[in-house]
This record gives sequence, C-alpha cells and structure tokens, in this order.
Amino acid sequence: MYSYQSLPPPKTILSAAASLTASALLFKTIATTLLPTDLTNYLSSSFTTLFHRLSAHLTVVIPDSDGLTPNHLFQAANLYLGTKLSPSTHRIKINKPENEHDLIITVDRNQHITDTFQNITCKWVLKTEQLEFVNSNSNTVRSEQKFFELSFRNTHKETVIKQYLPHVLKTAEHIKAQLKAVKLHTVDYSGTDYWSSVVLNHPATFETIAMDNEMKAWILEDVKLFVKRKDYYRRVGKAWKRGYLFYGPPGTGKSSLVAAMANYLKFDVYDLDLREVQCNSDLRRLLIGTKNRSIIVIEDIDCNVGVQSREGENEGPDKDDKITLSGLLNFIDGLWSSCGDERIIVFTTNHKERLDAALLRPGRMDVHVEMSYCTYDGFKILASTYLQVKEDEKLEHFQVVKEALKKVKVTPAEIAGELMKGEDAEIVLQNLTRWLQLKDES
Ligand SMILES: Nc1ncnc2c1ncn2[C@@H]1O[C@H](COP(=O)(O)OP(=O)(O)OP(=O)(O)O)[C@@H](O)[C@H]1O
Repeated sequence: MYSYQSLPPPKTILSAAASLTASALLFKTIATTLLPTDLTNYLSSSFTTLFHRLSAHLTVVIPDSDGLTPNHLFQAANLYLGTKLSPSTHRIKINKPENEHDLIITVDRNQHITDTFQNITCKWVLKTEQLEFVNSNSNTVRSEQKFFELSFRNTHKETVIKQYLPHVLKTAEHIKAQLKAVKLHTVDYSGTDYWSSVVLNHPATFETIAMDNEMKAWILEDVKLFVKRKDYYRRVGKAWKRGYLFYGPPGTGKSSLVAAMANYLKFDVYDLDLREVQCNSDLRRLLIGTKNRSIIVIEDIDCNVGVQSREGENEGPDKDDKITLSGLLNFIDGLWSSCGDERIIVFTTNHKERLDAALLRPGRMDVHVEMSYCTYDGFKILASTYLQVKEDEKLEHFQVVKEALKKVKVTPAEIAGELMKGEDAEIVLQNLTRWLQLKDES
C-alpha cells in the first residue's frame, strides 16, 4: 500500500490516468474498427453474462410492447410506480385523459424508484432505447422502445416473479379503477347504430339512496361479494354475472340505484332501450359489444312489447326479424351469457305483474328488489342529503312526517322535489308537512 508520503506527485497521477483512458479508448476504437460486428456483440454479451454471473443481483427487463401488442405488465408498473415516488424523484409525468376525472402520475425516464416488498428491495428504472428498422418501402424508420429495469437480489427471484409482480398488476388494476370515470353508453340510433358514450355524472351513491336501510345494506353486501367471487364462479362453472330486477312505481329510485351501484363499483353503464332494437341478432351484436365490469340496464322491461311474453313468438314468417323474450333469455342464461366477465344485468319495471313468468323464475334474475314509496328511513336520508338536517335537530317536524308517511303514499322523487323548494330547513319542513297533510285529506 502507498503511504501518503510515498504517493507519486499529482501531476504524475493525472498523466497516468490520462494515458490509461486514452489506451482504453484506443482499444475500443481498434476493437470496433477491426473486429467484425458479430464478434464485438458476442464479446459484449459474454462480458454482460459474466458480469451478471458474478453479480448477486438479477435484472428483469419489462419492455412496453412485444412489437405488436402492448405489454400489460409495463403499463401496470408505470401506474404502480407513480404511487411510489420519493423526495429523491426529480422528474415525473402527468397526464389527464379527456374522459377521466383525475390526473395520472407516472415516473419519467432514468428516474430510480426503490420499492420494498416483504423486506425485498426492488429497484426500478425506466429507460428508453432507439430502434431502427427498415419498413416495406425500404425506408429506415426510427422508433423508441421504453422498458423498465427491475433489479433485486438473485435469491428473491421466486418471490419477485410469483408474488411481487402479481402484486404490481393487482395494485395497478385498483389504481386504474379509482382513476376511471364511470361512463354511460347508449346506442346512437341516428348514426352508427352502435354504442356511444359520455361520462356518467349521476351523483347517486348508496348513502344518498332513500330506501329501507336493511335492504340497502343487503344490496351493497351482495355487489361486494359478487365482484370478489371470480374464482367461485369459475369453480362452480357459472358465468360471472348477476341479474337484478328493480321494480316499483315511477320515482322510487330504480335508476338512481343503478347509478349508485355503477359509482360504487366504477362499472360503466350500458343503457339499452329494447324498443329501438330491431331483432335478436341486433340484440346479440349490442350485448357482445359491451365491456367487462359493466352494468347492462334494460329499463321498463314491461314496455318492451316483444319481450313481455313468449306466447306466439315462434309464429309467423318474420319470427327471426324481431326481438323476442327467448332471445333475451338466451343472452341472460344461454351460451351468450358466458361472453364476458363481471357483468351485472339490471331490468327495471313499474309493473312486475306484467312480466312473463319465464323472466321471474327463480335463478333467472338473481335478486328482486322492491323500490317502494317513501318510508320514514328514506325520508331521514333525503332530509340529510337535501337539507343537511338530522332527526334530533327538527324532531317535531320529523315526527309529523313520520306519522304522515304511514298514511300517504308518496315517492322519494316527490319528497325530494318538495325538499328542493328552499334553503331554510325550517320553512321547507313546515311546507312539506302541510303538503303531506293536503295529500292525506285528498
Ligand atoms: N330512493 C330514492 N333515493 C334518493 N333519491 C330518489 C329516490 N327515488 C327518486 N329519487 C329522486 O328522484 C329522481 C327520479 O328518480 P329515479 O329516476 O331514480 O326513479 P325511477 O324509479 O327510476 O323512476 P322511473 O320508473 O320513472 O324510471 C332521482 O333523480 C332522485 O333525485
């Protein structure tokens, strides 16, 4: 070892370093100039392999695509790492897709992100590489390939591949669902005869729906269980779908409940008006065009003449040119029902008694929900939503409303209409009790 005194003078060290660098550069130039490209590549890859054998770390490369199709894992990592930024991250990217609510944050290239999973340190970096290829017109085309490098200790290979990467995928799905704006799809009958979509801005939530508290809690648990049961449906050999029939008078919240479910699950809604659908094959085309994780709603099913009853549907020369109840049931229950996953189908009707028994048979629509006239429980929810008052704050008025609702049949929509007439809770409640009294007397 050199002692401080025995070190050569700095000038000598600098000149030695300069000559070493020059030699290395010279060697590289000679190698690139004199050796064939294949041999240079072989030497380079052998050095890389040797380096990795000696290194205790493994690096996994995750490219953005395989050349043709996007790499789902790359996209998931991109979203996932956006939630793992640290104070040492200096550059991020922010994106706001037109149809989404929130900003999407991702890391920029060459930013190093460290994540810990089961005490394993996982180091990520996003890199880019310029690719050159000759296209069919013999032009040289340049493109950029992005890829993540994920490094960790070689001994954790099993855990990283079997547990950490699935964890990244799952978390990214969750982030995507949070970011996603729920969309409402309707058929554009004046144009393409196909689905067109807008963002569903319906504010209904399970908190704002006025209905029997127990029933509401039960429905919420039911949808929660449904989305968790992918493996269950596979195991029992059933398509992963659930059918709900919401019935009750107009203005009792059937559509609002659909919106509340969609907002809760972040599922898109496909609103299908069967009166506009010409025949069974059109129905199939539209239903197949719906995406997974969606709610297909067929409102006022009793008003859709063709599907009210199966009587006579096989008669006449034009039986294939119309929409029939059998066609619809075939989609709900038959082979078509297994096209797609995580589907909820909701039928709504104001007249359950008019529906064909085939539609009501046990097992067909899994859950029947009666949406009834406003109950006292429902009123308390509406008062809290519209006036922000609770029972104990206006006990006297609440007691009058409670007694009135036992005698008068009014819908939540009617009560909501009365509650919207002013801002002063005292005056609004006085007017509401008077209005209920008049209804009772009439
Ligand atoms: N149960 C409810 N809870 C909260 N708000 C409700 C409820 N029912 C009705 N409303 C209010 O009334 C409006 C109309 O209700 P909605 O369209 O959901 O009723 P519907 O039962 O689907 O009616 P229709 O049978 O005519 O389609 C809603 O936008 C909402 O403001």
